[in-house]
Amino acid sequence: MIEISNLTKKFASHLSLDDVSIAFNKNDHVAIMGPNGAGKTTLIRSIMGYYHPTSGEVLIEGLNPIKNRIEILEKISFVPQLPPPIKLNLEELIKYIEISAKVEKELILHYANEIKLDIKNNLHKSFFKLSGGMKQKMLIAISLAKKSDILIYDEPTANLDPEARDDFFRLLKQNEKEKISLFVTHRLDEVKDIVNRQIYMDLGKVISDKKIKEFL
Ligand SMILES: Nc1ncnc2c1ncn2[C@@H]1O[C@H](COP(=O)(O)OP(=O)(O)OP(=O)(O)O)[C@@H](O)[C@H]1O
Repeated sequence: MIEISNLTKKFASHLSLDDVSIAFNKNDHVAIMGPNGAGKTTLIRSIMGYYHPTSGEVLIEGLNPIKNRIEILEKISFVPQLPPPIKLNLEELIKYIEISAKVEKELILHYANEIKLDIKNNLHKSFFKLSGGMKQKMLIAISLAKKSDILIYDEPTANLDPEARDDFFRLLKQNEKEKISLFVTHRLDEVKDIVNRQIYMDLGKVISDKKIKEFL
């Protein structure tokens, strides 16, 4: 469970999160929406312990994500909007993930295959030289293989072609049970088949929070 209580985050005098209280439970699959600058990314980053709150707190299974950073990051799979500039080639990257996050190589290859990313022919290519869509596919394959309790995707389908988007949603649906998934998105229609709750933020506040269908 993710419990956010009276969370306020200020950057200098700018209020990015304004007294936000919200909880996410197992089997909540949530579209987080709202205009540019609404505070969506700040909320996600606060959950992952990137920011010290100005006031209020975040607890994940009772743990503070700043004090228990390593434990919390083990529980979370996160795919950012802009893939990081990783210089490792795919073979090295898979090995690194296998050792550092204890993710099974075979599972990464399985999900990459399911999302039609040709790893074999790109094993010696640097991650940062892949196309935008290929990078996103690789990060999605790792996020699914990690078998985390919490999945966070920031505009995950922005670079995917329609077939890859369908593959991603099919794999997520198979993978969602007993988990929390959060999707930062500007297009509800893109995620409507995989979410059951929609929150809308503006000016650092949660403006609306509604269940949009029964649990999947
Ligand atoms: N590290 C930072 N330093 C200073 N200001 C920041 C920082 N991160 C976010 N902000 C400010 O906080 C506000 C909320 O930003 P945030 O990135 O959370 O919005 P968002 O809802 O994710 O927007 P978008 O849809 O454009 O991604 C913005 O005004 C932004 O400029």
